[in-house]
Parts: sequence; C-alpha cells; structure tokens
Amino acid sequence: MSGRTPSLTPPDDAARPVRHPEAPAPGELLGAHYEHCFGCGHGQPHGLHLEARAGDDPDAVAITAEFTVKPEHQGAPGLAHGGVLATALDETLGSLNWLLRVIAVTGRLETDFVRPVPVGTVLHLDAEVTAVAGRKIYSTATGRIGGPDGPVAVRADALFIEVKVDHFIENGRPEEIKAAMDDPDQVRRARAFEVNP
Ligand SMILES: CCCCCCCCCCCCCCCC(=O)SCCNC(=O)CCNC(=O)[C@H](O)C(C)(C)COP(=O)(O)OP(=O)(O)OC[C@H]1O[C@@H](n2cnc3c(N)ncnc32)[C@H](O)[C@@H]1OP(=O)(O)O
Repeated sequence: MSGRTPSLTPPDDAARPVRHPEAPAPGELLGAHYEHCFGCGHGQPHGLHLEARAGDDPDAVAITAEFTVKPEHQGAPGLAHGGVLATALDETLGSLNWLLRVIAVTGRLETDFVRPVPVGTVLHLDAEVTAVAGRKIYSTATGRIGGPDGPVAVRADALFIEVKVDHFIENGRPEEIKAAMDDPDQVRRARAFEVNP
C-alpha cells in the first residue's frame, strides 16, 4: 500500500491552488512545452508524446493526459518499463504548473506501481494540484488502463518546487538554452521555460 512520506504532506497553512486567469480553458489541449522534451516533445522520436488537456472543472487545477506505450518503452518483454511510467506521471504532474503559470521542477516523486502495463496500452492519466505552500506545489496523479475509468495501474504523489528561469539558464547546456531563447515564436519560447509570454 501507498505510504506517503511526510515531505509530500502539505503543511496545515498551505493554500488551495488557484488556476491562473489565463490558464488554458477546460478541455483545451496543452501541447508540448518544449519540442525536445522526452515526455511531450513532438521532436523526440522515442519520447512519450504525452498529450495533456486542461481539466473540465474550472475551479480545479487539474489535467488529463494520454500516453500510448510503444515497443521502445519496454522493460520486461511486452511490458512498459517502470521508469517510463514514472516519467509519464512526472510529465503529467509537471504540466499542471502551466495552469498555475509557475515555473517549477520536480523535487520529489513517489510512485506506486499497481498493475503491469502491456505494450500497446493507452495509459489514461489525471493529475491535480492539491495545495501550495510558498514555493512548494503538492500534486497527485493516477494512471488507468482500459479507459479513463479503468483500473488504476500507477499513481504518484509529488512535490514541485518553484524556480526562476535562471534555474535553466544557469544549469542547462548552452546550445539548447540558446536555441530555445532564440526561437522567434514568442509563445513557444515562453512555454519552453513555462513563463508568461
Ligand atoms: C531550453 C530548455 C528549457 C526547458 C525549460 C523547461 C521548463 C519547464 C519545466 C517543466 C518540465 C516538466 C518535466 C517534468 C518535470 C521535471 O522532470 S523537472 C526535472 C527534474 N528535477 C530537477 O532537475 C530538480 C533538481 N533539483 C533542484 O534543482 C533543487 O534541488 C530544487 C528542486 C530547485 C530545490 O532547490 P532550492 O531552490 O535550493 O530549494 P530549497 O531551498 O532547498 O528548498 C525549498 C523547499 O522545498 C523543500 N524541498 C526541496 N527539495 C525537496 C525534496 N527533494 N523533497 C522534499 N522537499 C524538498 C525544502 O525542504 C524547502 O522547504 P521549506 O524549508 O521551504 O519548507
């Protein structure tokens, strides 16, 4: 059974998350935040190509996402690699921050693997921010198989930490940082760094 560690439990004075007024509308596809992202980028041939959508409840900071397990995502024969499934959860949880319009990175990700996930399966994910305390964003995600209401195969609790854009500029490899910053498309440039255009 899942036993969440104390650092994933929001403090008593944590705030309810608030969807940014300019967040994507309920049901809207989020698209890739960065074309070379392993989780969502369209320019990554072996990536997950995860497609995330803003959740239907306008009062919740929530999203849904889908990821199809391909042969290149195997661990055991015919089954998804656990690390790939954790990546799908991480990417889905990371996409939530676009609804808050906050730049944040994963600090902690705790994953339960409940059922094996065969190649060819569509993993139906849903994720929600549960609380915000200063720079700390608490969120949770579930992945189901056989349909959006199917049995749970994976789930995760996470703590994301808000960072400044300097986090990427100071730590990323200069070639990719320069290419992302030089992108003439303002919205794409902003999304690569998950900031307001
Ligand atoms: C050109 C390309 C551009 C691309 C632009 C992309 C931009 C859009 C990104 C979206 C991407 C999506 C993809 C999926 C999301 C990833 O996979 S992100 C990648 C994986 N994550 C990382 O690389 C993070 C690596 N870690 C770090 O850089 C640093 O440890 C962190 C997380 C920034 C924290 O360091 P810090 O800012 O010095 O924070 P610190 O003061 O230590 O801690 C702040 C608070 O958080 C708590 N905390 C920090 N870490 C932890 C932890 N691991 N566990 C528990 N508590 C923690 C501290 O206890 C502290 O709590 P309080 O004392 O305030 O109560």
